[in-house]
This record gives sequence, structure tokens and C-alpha cells, in this order.
Amino acid sequence: MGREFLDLFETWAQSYDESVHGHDEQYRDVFAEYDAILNTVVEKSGNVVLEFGVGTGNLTQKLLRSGKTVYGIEPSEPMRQKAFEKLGDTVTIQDGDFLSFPLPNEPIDTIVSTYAFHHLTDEEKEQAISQYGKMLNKGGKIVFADTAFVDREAFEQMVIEAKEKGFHDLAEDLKREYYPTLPVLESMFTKHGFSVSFVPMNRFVWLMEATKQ
Ligand SMILES: C[S@@+](CC[C@H](N)C(=O)[O-])C[C@H]1O[C@@H](n2cnc3c(N)ncnc32)[C@H](O)[C@@H]1O
Repeated sequence: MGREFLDLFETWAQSYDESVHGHDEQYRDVFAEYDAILNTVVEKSGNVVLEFGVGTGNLTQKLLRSGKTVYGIEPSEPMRQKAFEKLGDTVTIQDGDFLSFPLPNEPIDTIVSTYAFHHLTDEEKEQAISQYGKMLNKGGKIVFADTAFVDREAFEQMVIEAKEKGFHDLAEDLKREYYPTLPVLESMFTKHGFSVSFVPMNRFVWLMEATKQ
């Protein structure tokens, strides 16, 4: 569920790694400090990790290189193909999404995702957090990095700024997908038994670290 944006990745899969490294002017600020953001998610993760929205496998690769066991979930076939080209058979990446996915065959201590949680509506985000709250033991973590805004005004301001710069694809993307505000996310995490902190990583992306109480 929450798969309505998969068509975008049919074509974007081929050039995605160029976008994250600043080749697309409209998304340069979104992907600013991309590698540092992924490295921070790795630092915050435990040893057995479930990753949603693997994409071309950049975070997966960093998690594996730091010795973690990773169970990857990715709904887009072209993205899974790109990830396999990068990672070979060193990892399990299965078809699934944030809400419907094959369960790993061992307990996991961390659920991670970068640049993907905004594909879910706020209602779906809460369903996912509720589900993860039941899967994780006390001390288990959700570590996400994704675009979010301090409030609706900050969101509207970013749309205006994108339009003023002529970044119409970015402005459309901001309006089409489901970028949340921090207070909404905070209330979802706390309602489902997590303590949560938010740290800004660039002008768009926040690191969300939620620990099961
Ligand atoms: C912008 S890419 C991010 C890829 C990678 N995590 C990264 O940080 O570079 C978003 C990814 O989320 C995937 N995606 C889209 N809808 C999803 C869903 N409902 N559940 C899980 N992943 C989804 C897309 O196929 C795509 O691979």
C-alpha cells in the first residue's frame, strides 16, 4: 500500500544515483549531504535491520559495509534491479512496501528508511508506525531520514520558493506527495509507544530517531 508513486521510479531508477549526487539542480538542496545523512542513519542503527524503500541500494550498501544484517524491502522492480547490480547476492531485497512486506525470519532491532516515508499518506504513516511498534522490543528503533516541515507555513513557503526559482518539478512534487509536519509525526510516534527526536540534516530532510519505550 502507498504504492501510487511507483510509475515515477520506472524511469527515475536509471538516473537516480546521478540525482542524489547533485546532477539535478531542482533536487540539489533535497539531496545536499546525502552521504552524510545515510551515514548518520547507519550510525544510529543496531545489528539486524529492516530497510524500506531500498531504491538503488545506497543505504543498504553502507549498512552491509558496517557489518549489519539487512532485510531490504522495495516495491519497484527497476529499483530492485539497480540495487542487485550494485550489491549482487550479498543481501535479500524483496518486493513489498511500508505496510505489506515479508517478515524477516529473525527478530529485528532497527527499522530504517531514507527519502521514502513521504510516499504514504499521514493515515498510512500512522498505520505503519503502529505496526512497527508491535514488531519491535523495548529499546528497538525506527531511524528514518526524509523531507518534513516544522509546520504547514514552512511547507507553503518552500513551495513558493521552488516556484520563484523556476523549479516547477520540485514544486509539483511537494504538492503531490505527502510531506508531513514534525508535530504530526511526533504525535504518531508517541501514540504508538515511541520516544522520538528530530534533527535537521539539510533544508528539507530531518533525521527521525524513535525508540520503543
Ligand atoms: C527517493 S527513493 C529513495 C531510495 C533510497 N532509500 C535512498 O535513500 O536513496 C524512494 C524509494 O521508495 C520506494 N517506494 C515508493 N513507494 C513505496 C512504499 N509504499 N513503500 C516502500 N517503498 C516505496 C520507491 O520505489 C523508491 O525506491
